[in-house]
Amino acid sequence: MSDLRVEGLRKSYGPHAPPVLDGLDLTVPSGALAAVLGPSGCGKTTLLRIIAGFLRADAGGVTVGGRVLAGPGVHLPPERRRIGIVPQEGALFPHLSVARNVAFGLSGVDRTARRRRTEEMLELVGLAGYGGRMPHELSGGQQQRIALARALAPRPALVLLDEPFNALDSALRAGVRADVRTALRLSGATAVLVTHDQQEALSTADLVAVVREGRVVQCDTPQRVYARPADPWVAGFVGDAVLLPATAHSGGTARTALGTIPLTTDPGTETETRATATATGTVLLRPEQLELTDPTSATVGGTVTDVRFYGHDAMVTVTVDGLDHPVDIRAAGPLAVRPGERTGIRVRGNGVLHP
Ligand SMILES: Nc1ncnc2c1ncn2[C@@H]1O[C@H](COP(=O)(O)OP(=O)(O)OP(=O)(O)O)[C@@H](O)[C@H]1O
Repeated sequence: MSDLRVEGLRKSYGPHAPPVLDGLDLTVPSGALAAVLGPSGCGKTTLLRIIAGFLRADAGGVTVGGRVLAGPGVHLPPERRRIGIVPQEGALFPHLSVARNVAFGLSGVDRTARRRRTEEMLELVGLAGYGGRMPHELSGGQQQRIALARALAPRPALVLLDEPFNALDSALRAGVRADVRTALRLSGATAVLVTHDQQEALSTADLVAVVREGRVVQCDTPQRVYARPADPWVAGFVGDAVLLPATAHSGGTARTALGTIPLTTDPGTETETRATATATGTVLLRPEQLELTDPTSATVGGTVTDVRFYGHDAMVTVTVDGLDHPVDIRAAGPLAVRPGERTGIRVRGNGVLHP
């Protein structure tokens, strides 16, 4: 077992500086890949550096598999933490072959075992047979996979990935992400991926921890973070959001400018209580829940102000009658609307009510 527990981390860079980490808690179960997602400057790198042992926290603790790495009176040096790191741009040793890069952390292991482990790791990242190459003979994506193989070779208790796909162009990124995720799964390692890219976090991780101003504001599966964001800020940060002023009714519906919308509730949770008791609030929908309809027969209508075509779908911005801000509608398939035209709008599925 090598679950990660981060509790109450606090860090300021200087006695009069504001806190960068402000009581941050994070739990990652053994073998899971968690993405730490947050805007620039929210403290992601600071968190990673404290977990790795490059930086001391002012307060709080870090344990992996029950072993205290940092806490009151404890600060294990980085080399004793059993943590593998995949930095932003691979940072392979340029003068060492791929095999020697991968074997770098395997000191104290005999030659045969070292060779076997290196080959195992190259196979794990899908680069068996590349051991004799030099780093400059690899593509950017291959370099990142070798950096992962190097991090995993000594069987670390935890792997930290610091925005590892940033330097890759977008066409390559999705493939390398998938390869890295597969290799991490097969290795069984617990891992933390730091990113400011929402799509990367949602598509790659088992858990997404959204960080704002030095705290985790929500930590949940990608599906729940997207469908049940903790607040309107998280909703807008992890995806496109349609936020509507609403009046909630006791029957689990809310009246909005887009009509009466059924609300999602978790039985027995605080949310249900809120959904039934709150008089006013904000209802969240996603643009794919809105549908363009024939304006002549629609009960809710608006005027198209913009259309952005993305190939697989399009985003249509509509000024809705009775609403003071426009909404975005994700439309799949061939588009029949243009800016200036009238459209009807229909809502599919449930909304989430925030007080
Ligand atoms: N060594 C330092 N000395 C002083 N301030 C620092 C130092 N390192 C980081 N900071 C400040 O701490 C805050 C958080 O920085 P951090 O690098 O942890 O954020 P981040 O979420 O990783 O941002 P990014 O996504 O831009 O890398 C920022 O305001 C930054 O300016």
